[in-house]
Amino acid sequence: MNLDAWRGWPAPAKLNLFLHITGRRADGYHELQTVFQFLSHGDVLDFEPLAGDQVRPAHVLEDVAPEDDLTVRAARCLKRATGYGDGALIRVRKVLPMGGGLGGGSSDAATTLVALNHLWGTGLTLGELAELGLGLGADVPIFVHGRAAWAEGVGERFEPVAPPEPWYLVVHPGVHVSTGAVFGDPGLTRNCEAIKIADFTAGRAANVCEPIVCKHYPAVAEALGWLEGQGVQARMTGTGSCVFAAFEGEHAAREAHGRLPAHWQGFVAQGQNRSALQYRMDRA
Ligand SMILES: C[C@](O)(CO)[C@H](O)COP(=O)(O)OP(=O)(O)OC[C@H]1O[C@@H](n2ccc(N)nc2=O)[C@H](O)[C@@H]1O
Ligand SMILES: Nc1ncnc2c1ncn2[C@@H]1O[C@H](COP(=O)(O)OP(=O)(O)OP(=O)(O)O)[C@@H](O)[C@H]1O
Repeated sequence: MNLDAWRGWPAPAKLNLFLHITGRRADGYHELQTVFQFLSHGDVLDFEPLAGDQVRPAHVLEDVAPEDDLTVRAARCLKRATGYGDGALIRVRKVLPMGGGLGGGSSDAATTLVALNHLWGTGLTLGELAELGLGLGADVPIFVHGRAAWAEGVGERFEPVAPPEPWYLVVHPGVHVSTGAVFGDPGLTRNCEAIKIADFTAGRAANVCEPIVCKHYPAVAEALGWLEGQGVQARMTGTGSCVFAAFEGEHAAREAHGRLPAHWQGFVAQGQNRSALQYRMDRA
């Protein structure tokens, strides 16, 4: 067996280029409008075949029990759906901050579904994998499809879009934001009027979670202010805590990164309308 084929599966980060809330479903989940774009930066996953029914992580993630690990849950889900009899050892080389709004956990789950479906030869379509993924997290289907997307509902209705692919500086202000707490905040704007893709393209869109998160986490407001001070428009991704801004080019983004205050982490990455997972599948 060629084990090289089992190694080096990318699980890229995403940005929400804007985030509006248009309503609330009966089950309490919020109806969103957003644009997802991938980044040329993310986790990397390695797999090894395991005989028998075992699915085990080879990594340790802070505050995540092996049974709750989204990669383990994704692999078990695929086994259940297909009746596949063997197992896998899964190693996440973690790069993305957890709870940073970059979708790392969802991306790890999507990469596990796509990679193991290929490696195990279980033959599900991307649509079927996306449906399985929705049970693990609202953003998983977008990562499975790997195309920049205009998304609605809780993220399960989406269509491809092709925004510009600039170089971004992404800043992690050192705090973890609970997605549930942001969605539960009484001050959150939940009645945005539905907009069209053209409104987003014309700049008539924002992230409505930003004021709530900035109120509770001053570090997020400071990071947004610092980025704006570099002469660019800054925004938060998802429910935070990471903030980002597009620069003229890679060089300008790296220069700004060089000026980043030492108490914050940051990285430079390019926006991608096709994800690194898609490119990896081209070579598979
Ligand atoms: C806001 C986004 O970051 C946009 O990309 C994602 O939709 C969030 O997805 P996620 O991190 O997978 O969020 P989950 O772990 O599913 O949700 C955490 C909690 O946030 C609330 N939640 C989440 C998504 C949503 N559309 N409405 C909600 O009200 C729910 O109380 C939920 O229990
Ligand atoms: N493999 C995994 N990687 C990261 N988080 C995981 C994983 N498995 C389970 N989790 C849990 O999922 C939570 C959310 O992690 P994630 O990195 O996706 O947050 P996020 O970037 O804020 O996502 P989003 O933008 O979707 O809100 C973590 O705090 C952790 O408890």
